Amino acid sequence: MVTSSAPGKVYLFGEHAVVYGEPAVPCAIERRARVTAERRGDDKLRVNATDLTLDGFTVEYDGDATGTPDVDVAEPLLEEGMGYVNEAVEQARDAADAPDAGFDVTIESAIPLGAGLGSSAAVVIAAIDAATRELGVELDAAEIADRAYRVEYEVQDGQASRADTFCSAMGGAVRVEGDDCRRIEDVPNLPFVVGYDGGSGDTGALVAGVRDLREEYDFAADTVAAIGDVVRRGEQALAAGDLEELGELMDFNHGLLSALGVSSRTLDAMVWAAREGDALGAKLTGAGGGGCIVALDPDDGTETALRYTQGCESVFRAELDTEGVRVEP
Ligand SMILES: Nc1ncnc2c1ncn2[C@@H]1O[C@H](COP(=O)(O)OP(=O)(O)O)[C@@H](O)[C@H]1O
Ligand SMILES: C[C@@](O)(CCOP(=O)(O)O)CC(=O)O
Ligand SMILES: [Mg+2]
Repeated sequence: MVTSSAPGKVYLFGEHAVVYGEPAVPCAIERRARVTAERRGDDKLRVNATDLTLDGFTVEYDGDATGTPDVDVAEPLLEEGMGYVNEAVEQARDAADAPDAGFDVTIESAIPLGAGLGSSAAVVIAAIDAATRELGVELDAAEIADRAYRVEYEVQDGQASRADTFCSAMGGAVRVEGDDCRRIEDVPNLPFVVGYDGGSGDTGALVAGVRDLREEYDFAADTVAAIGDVVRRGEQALAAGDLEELGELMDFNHGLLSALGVSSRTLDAMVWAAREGDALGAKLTGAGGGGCIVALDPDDGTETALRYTQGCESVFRAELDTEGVRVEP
């Protein structure tokens, strides 16, 4: 039996535009998904997720056929949840050259689902690591990231960048531009505050919306390119440790994402509350539509402002997690 964990992330800059080859800078945060894989005597896959919803679910997979879930979870959510885990296990079988390996898989995650904090990537990364180790194979983090990207690409119908999966596998702040993925060293202390509206966005649909706008309007394509410019400028500010400028650029990045139609009333309300609470800057993180915003604030003004904001369900500080995927004792 092996348990591995991998962190979620916030986007300092660049979500959505990264899908079209612009650079992005996601940062791993100290909120993890833990996945335990235990080899079975047969070729079945049994998945036990304690917090896919508040109830969780258990599903037994018999080859390709889904078994009957023993709790009441919406079908699409279940299918999607199983899709990520099933594909992750397939990757582990492939890596270990053990096509018939069966597993009992248990998922415990502290990353809210579909909220822009990369829960899908963290679950897939931890699952690939745990299942391959259980089969006696140790992959390096870069290979786990690559295999996890293929899972996200598959499950999200060909709409995924390498950003989330690479960041979760490596930890720390990373830079992703197309297939070029690297860690950013010597990052200054980044005082992240996350506001969560309790909701979620449909990553696939939001990415498709941006794609349509980009095809329809040149200025939407220009907006995506402008996000790339913000990111390149942001990288300089990051290297210089200039938090004031980072904040200003986060604000700009949010405006551009908003123009692309991926913000929402509560995300905007939280962004504005953070700014009024003296955040250095604030933006939505991830696909948008609902879920989380990330603000930069070394003091407690943003946290206080968000606590009094209608629509904001929880607020927490998120420390940069310099560690990526790891085995748990
Ligand atoms: N704890 C979990 N157990 C099982 N599946 C999970 C869990 N957390 C996330 N997932 C899968 O990841 C999906 C959410 O991924 P996504 O829409 O990309 O949002 P995000 O990555 O921003 O959280 C869920 O619908 C589910 O399929
Ligand atoms: C919108 C996008 O750039 C990020 C999605 O992040 P999340 O799954 O919402 O955490 C899509 C991608 O990069 O695959
Ligand atoms: Mg995701």
